[in-house]
Amino acid sequence: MAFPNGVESAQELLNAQAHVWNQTFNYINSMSLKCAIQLGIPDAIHKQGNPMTLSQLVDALSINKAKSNGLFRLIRILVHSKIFDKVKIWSEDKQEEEDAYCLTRASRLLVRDEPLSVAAYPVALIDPFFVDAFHHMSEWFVDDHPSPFYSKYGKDVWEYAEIDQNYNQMINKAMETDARLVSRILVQECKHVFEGLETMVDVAGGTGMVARGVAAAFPGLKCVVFDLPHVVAGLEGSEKLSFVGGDMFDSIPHADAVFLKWILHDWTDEECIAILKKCKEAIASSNNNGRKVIIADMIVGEDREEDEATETKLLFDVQMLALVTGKERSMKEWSNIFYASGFTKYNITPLGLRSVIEVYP
Ligand SMILES: C[S@@+](CC[C@H](N)C(=O)[O-])C[C@H]1O[C@@H](n2cnc3c(N)ncnc32)[C@H](O)[C@@H]1O
Ligand SMILES: O=c1cc(-c2ccc(O)cc2)oc2c(O)c(O)ccc12
Repeated sequence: MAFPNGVESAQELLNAQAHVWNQTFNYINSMSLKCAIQLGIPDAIHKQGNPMTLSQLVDALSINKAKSNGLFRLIRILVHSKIFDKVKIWSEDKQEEEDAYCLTRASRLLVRDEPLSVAAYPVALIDPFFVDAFHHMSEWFVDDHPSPFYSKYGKDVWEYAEIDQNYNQMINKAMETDARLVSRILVQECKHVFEGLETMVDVAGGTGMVARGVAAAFPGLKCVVFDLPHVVAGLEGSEKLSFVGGDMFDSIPHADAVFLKWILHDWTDEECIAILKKCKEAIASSNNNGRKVIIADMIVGEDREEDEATETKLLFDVQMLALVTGKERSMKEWSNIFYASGFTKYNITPLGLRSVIEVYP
């Protein structure tokens, strides 16, 4: 039997199969991450305060001792994916060096009582409910539904959140972890974006984690969190923070600035232009010279990016394809929708995988 076209040797054939296997089983990295969080491995290592041996982890996590080797194999793949680190420690009992496991910067963020913990995010996003939409991607390519999520559930993600409180809670809690972390970075690295503003509306601001952090950091700034009524229902504001329910496609509360984090990448170009035109109306009556729209989203296709950053952005883009009607955009794509919405100029501040884009009328 001849080799496939382009495959010249047995080694090339084996390498090609190995790559297919790698891409087939990549999801096990996600499942292993979820399992580690659910077992509380990051929390146990954090509580210990030192690297932990396998037997110490088995005891601390009340793992069935017959499954110790399973825990070893789980942690082995998570060391490979740089979620945990492996070091050597001296064992007084064994009078020899022994492997021990410690946290990395990534797994420090998976400790549940870490103020900036993101543990809820992977657990939610790897929930079967979310993952099931991906099993409908091929079906979606030939049907007329707006997203694979819709092909699976017959509703879009926000309509579903309105009728299923558990789901609404799960996705909002997951989003909050990112909002809290980004808020912490924004007030430190993006002071120039918010200085001089007196009022800002965080459009589709969820439960208000970003607005809370920004309002607290800028004394002269009052924030409104604007989101769908079921999202803001019952949320308590403060003297500098208030919640308003509504539909951003209908109207947006007026302010010096509109903040849009993880919003426009949820929507088509046409929907983005509609949202941005409403944002332009919302800032039109401001007499603040710095009136603008502030977007926090990804810019794909950036040069000189680390491979993992590029892969993560492209994975995020396919997540948008699976869940909503949006996409991650290149700078050209962003500028096209800015100008089509009547904005004339923009300024970019990189923020890790995302960027803060200030767009001016
Ligand atoms: C991905 S979340 C982003 C939340 C928040 N900006 C953040 O970054 O954490 C998208 C948000 O858009 C809100 N949303 C969806 N459709 C909306 C609409 N028509 N008007 C206002 N908010 C909407 C959802 O309720 C959800 O809170
Ligand atoms: O990370 C997410 C996840 C979602 C999401 C996943 C599953 C659902 O049923 C609803 C929403 O949505 C996101 C999103 O809209 C966004 O702008 C950024 C991130 C995510």
